[in-house]
Amino acid sequence: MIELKNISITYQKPLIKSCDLSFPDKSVTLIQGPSGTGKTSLLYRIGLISKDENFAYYINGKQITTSSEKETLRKLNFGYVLQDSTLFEHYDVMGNMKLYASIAGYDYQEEDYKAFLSKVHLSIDLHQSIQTLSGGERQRVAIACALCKQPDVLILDEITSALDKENEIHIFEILKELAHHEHKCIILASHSQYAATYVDKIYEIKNQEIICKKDVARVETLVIKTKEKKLTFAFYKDYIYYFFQKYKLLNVSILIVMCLTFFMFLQTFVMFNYYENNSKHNFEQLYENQLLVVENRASLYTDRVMKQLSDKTISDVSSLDEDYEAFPYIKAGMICGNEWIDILPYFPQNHFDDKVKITYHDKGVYVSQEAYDTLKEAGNEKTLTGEIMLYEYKDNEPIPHPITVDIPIKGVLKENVKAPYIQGRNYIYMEQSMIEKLYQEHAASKTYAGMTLLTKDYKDLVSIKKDLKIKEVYYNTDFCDTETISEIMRNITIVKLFSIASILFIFVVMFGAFQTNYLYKRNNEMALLIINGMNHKGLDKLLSLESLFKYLIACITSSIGVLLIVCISNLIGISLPFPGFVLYIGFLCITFIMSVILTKFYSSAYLKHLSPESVLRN
Ligand SMILES: Nc1ncnc2c1ncn2[C@@H]1O[C@H](COP(=O)(O)OP(=O)(O)OP(=O)(O)O)[C@@H](O)[C@H]1O
Repeated sequence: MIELKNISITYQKPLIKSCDLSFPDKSVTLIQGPSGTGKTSLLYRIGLISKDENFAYYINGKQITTSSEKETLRKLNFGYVLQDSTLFEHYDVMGNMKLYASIAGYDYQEEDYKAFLSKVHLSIDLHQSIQTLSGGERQRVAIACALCKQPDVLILDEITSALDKENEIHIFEILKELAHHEHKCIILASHSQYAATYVDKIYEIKNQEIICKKDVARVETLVIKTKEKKLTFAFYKDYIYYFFQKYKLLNVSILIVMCLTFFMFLQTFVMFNYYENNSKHNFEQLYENQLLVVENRASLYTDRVMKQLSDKTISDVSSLDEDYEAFPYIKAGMICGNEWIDILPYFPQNHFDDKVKITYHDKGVYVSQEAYDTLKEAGNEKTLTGEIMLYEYKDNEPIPHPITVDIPIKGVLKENVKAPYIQGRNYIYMEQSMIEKLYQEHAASKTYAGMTLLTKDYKDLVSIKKDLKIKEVYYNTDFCDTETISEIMRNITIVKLFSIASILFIFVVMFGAFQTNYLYKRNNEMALLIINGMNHKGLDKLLSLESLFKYLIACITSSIGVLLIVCISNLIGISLPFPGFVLYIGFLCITFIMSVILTKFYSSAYLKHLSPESVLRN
C-alpha cells in the first residue's frame, strides 16, 4: 500500500489542501476532477517524479526519504504512462519496449514483446515506427512499454483520451485484470465517464479538497522489488546508436567540429615542427657549431695581437663535460705586396662548397674576394705561391716561422662570406690538418694562440658557452649567434603554443555550444530516463560513452586526414614530417582528457538543472 500523508500542493496559489491518501495493492484507484484541479500534479507526487518533498511518503508502512530509494522504486517497481510523452520517438515499437525492459533489467524475446502488445489488444508490426502510429495505438504501446518493466505500481495519466468508447472500456478492463490477477497497484487520472465502473477506489478533487468517493479495495501488502540489475553495455550501445540516428545532423556537426579541431591541432604540430626543423637546418647552414677560445679579450679576433694560450685555459677547456673536438689555433698569415693576409683554419663541417663563387681546383685553399684581388695583383691568381708565416711563442712573444709553399687555390668565396676569426676581409682558409702539418714540421716548440672547439650540434655549443663563461674563459662567439637563434626558436615555440591554445579554446567554445544545444534538444528523453529510474551516474556514463564514441571517430578520421596530407605532400616534393609517435600519443591523451572533462562539466551542469516534471509539462 502506498500512503501520502499531509500532502498539499501550492504553486502561485493553493491547488490542493493538506490531506492523507492511500493506494492499496491489487486495486485500481481513480483520481477524478475537472481540468486544472491538480490531478497530474498529484500523480507526479505519487509516482515520485516531482521534486516536491513537502509531505511524507510510505510504502508498506516504511517511509521513503532518500533519492536513491526513490530512484530504485522508479526503476524497478513503478511503470508510467503519462500524457503524450512516454514514448521515445526515434525507436520503433519493439525498440521502445526493449528500452523500458532493459532499464528495469529485463531481456525478452520477440514472442514476449508480442505478448505484451496483445495484453493491450494490439497486433501491430514490432518494427513499426512510433511516428506512424495512431493516437490510440500510441497510448496502448505506452502501456505495453510500462508493462515491460513488470512494475508493481502503474501510474497512468489520461491514457484513454485518444480512444473510442470500445477501446476505452477495453483498456479499463485490462487495467482491472492487471490489478486483480497480476496484483498490481494501479493509479490513474482520467476524465472518462466509464472509468468509475472499473475501479476499486475513487478520489475526487473538488474545491481544493480530495474526497474519497468509492473504496471497495481490500488492504493488501505491496510486493516491492529491491534487487537492482546494473545496466548492461548493450543497453548503452543500443541507446547511443539510436540517438546518433535521431540527431544525425547535430551529431555530424559535432563530429565535423571535433575532426576539424583535431586536424588543425595535428596539422599545427606538423607545420610548426617542419618550420622549426627547417629553421634549424637553415641556421646550421648560416652558422657553425664552432668557437675560438683565446687568452684574453684583446685577442678575440685573430687579426689583432694574440697572446699564447696558458696552461690554465687549456686545462679549463679539457675539463668540459660536453661532446666536442678541440684543435690548436696556430696564428698564420702572409705578406702579399703591401697587404697582410690572414691564414685561417677550415674544417670539413664548414661546408665551403655552398659558399664558393669560382672554383679552380679539387683541393687546396679557399680565398676571400679581397685576398683573391691582392693575390691576383701579385700574379698569384690560381695558386698560393711564396712565403707564409706560422707563429710560435717564446716568452709570450710571437715568433714567425717563414715557410715557402706552392698550394693550389681551390676556390674564391662569395663576397658576403665573412670569416668569424677576424674583423677584416683579407683572408685565406687553409685546411686545419695542413696548417698543423706545416707547423709540426717547422716550429721548434708547440705553442698555440688559441683553440678551436667544434661541437656536433647547436645544443652542445650553447652549453659549452655557458660553462666557459662560468670558468671566465674568453671565446669568440661570431661563428654562431646563439642568442639570436635561441630568441628565434623561443618565438617559434611561443607562436606554436599560442596557436595550439587558440585551437583548444575554439574547440572548448564550439564543443560547448554544440553539446549544450544537443543536451537541450534531448530534454524529453533525459526526463523519461530519470523518471524510469536512471540516476545521474547512469546518465553521466551514457553521455560520456557517447562522447568517447564521437572522440574515437574524430581521432581516427583526423589522423587519417593528416597522414594523407603528409603522404601527398611528400609525393609532390614538400617534405612534411610525420607527427612523432610520442607527440601523437601526447596529443591523443590531452584531447581525450579534455573531451572527458568537458563532457562531464556540461552534462553535470545540465543534469543538475534538469527537472523531469517541468520537462513533461512543456
Ligand atoms: N510547476 C508549476 N508551476 C505553476 N503552476 C503549475 C505548475 N504545474 C502545474 N501548475 C498549475 O496547476 C494547475 C493544475 O495542473 P494539473 O496539470 O495538475 O491539472 P490537471 O487536473 O491534471 O488538469 P488536466 O485535467 O487538464 O490535465 C494548473 O492550473 C497548472 O497550470
